[in-house]
Amino acid sequence: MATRQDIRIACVMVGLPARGKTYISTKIRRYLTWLGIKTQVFNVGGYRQRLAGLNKPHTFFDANNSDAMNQRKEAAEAAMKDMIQWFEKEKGTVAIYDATNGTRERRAWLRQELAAHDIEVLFIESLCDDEKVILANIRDVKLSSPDYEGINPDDAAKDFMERIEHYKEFYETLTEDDYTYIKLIDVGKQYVINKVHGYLESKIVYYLMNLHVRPKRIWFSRHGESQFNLEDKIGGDADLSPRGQMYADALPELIEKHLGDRPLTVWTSSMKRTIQTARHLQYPKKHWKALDELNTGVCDGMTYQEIEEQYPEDFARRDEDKFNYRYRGGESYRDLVLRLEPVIMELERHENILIIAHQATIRCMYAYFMNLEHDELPYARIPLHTVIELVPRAYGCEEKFYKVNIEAVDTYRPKVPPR
Ligand SMILES: O=c1[nH]cnc2c1c(-c1ccc(Br)cc1)cn2-c1ccccc1
Ligand SMILES: O=P(O)(O)OC[C@H]1O[C@](O)(CO)[C@@H](O)[C@@H]1O
Repeated sequence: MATRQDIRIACVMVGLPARGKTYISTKIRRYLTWLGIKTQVFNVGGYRQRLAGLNKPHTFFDANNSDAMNQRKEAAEAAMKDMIQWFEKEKGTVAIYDATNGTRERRAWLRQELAAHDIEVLFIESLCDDEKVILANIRDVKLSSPDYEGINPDDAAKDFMERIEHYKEFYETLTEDDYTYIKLIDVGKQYVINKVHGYLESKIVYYLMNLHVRPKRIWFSRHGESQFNLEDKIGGDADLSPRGQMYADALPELIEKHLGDRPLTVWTSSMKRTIQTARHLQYPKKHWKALDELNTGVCDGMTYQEIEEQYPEDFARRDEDKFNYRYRGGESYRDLVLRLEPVIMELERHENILIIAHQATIRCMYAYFMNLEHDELPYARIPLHTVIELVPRAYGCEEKFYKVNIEAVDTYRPKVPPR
């Protein structure tokens, strides 16, 4: 029985062009990587572009074009080879094979090759006939692809629609009921789940069932400056300082200015300083213990200077590997990521939302949306008296920082160079 660390899964995407396969691939990769699961996307389109060149007209995708078909098969084989090498050399856990994979023959070849290397296969098919979503996809991601550089957008969209027609001729939807698969129908209107088993496959399926593409904005703000911030003390459950209360007073106007009268949900931690910061906000509120600040164990209520004096070796070790360092009787940033996973899952389900939390907990959530590496996560700049706005775009997030003109201490500690 393979234990979890030996499990290797290939998520094989299935779907016509412009059905969000790369969107889904990049989201799964970002989510699993954030959780600490080694994940990589293998995009066959990219291999085709490197092998056969860019700006291919739709005739290149005509299945009767035997020369082009050979080049496309060559690209699929090269991507498969790299994927298997990655599992073996990089000790990967989840690979995502991002291509149309629209025929039974292609899927059988993939499944056979992967089974021969003891790699489980989860097919993920996206079925979507909603013209609006498809056109949004083409506009958002296709027209900016290297294939259409310098081409008039209307001609490009028309050419892409003809490319899709060529694929439709030979497309066979997933009906292999002995395969493990999930069908995503019309962006989450319906799911068909077949023979999904195991912890990791179920986690991936559950994540996909929480995604949507409705427009949304996510705001993050730390609590206003607290008494402990003024004394350079960490942890605790202190009240706001006078300047922190002024920030709480100013927050509603800033939010209304950017949100208008659209609905908003406000989440705070269970600590006084975030609840006090949200006091004047007239929106539904939810207090999450999971949003509470990093637990600093025996160092709670101490200043960094006192920690350096009392626990010099811990203090030095923390900066050597800040993501994995766990306070005595407390938490590490890695522990925080796992504690925050249910919050991230709920965030994916929501639309407009304001989260009032803490320096370390916001760093972890910000890193999920902005695809930060684990070693840069604990050094993300999340200043006091600043609202961070994230707008999810096709494959990433647009960010804006709104600084409120009320002074506050700077709690940022840069990485100390190793002595
Ligand atoms: O089903 C689609 N059809 C066309 N497009 C699509 C999708 C999805 C999608 C599909 C399933 C799930 Br669970 C979540 C999103 C995302 N997108 C997308 C739209 C715009 C830009 C980039 C990607
Ligand atoms: O990981 P860092 O940089 O010490 O930041 C986390 C610290 O930030 C604070 O929220 C404010 O200093 C502390 O309560 C917490 O321990």
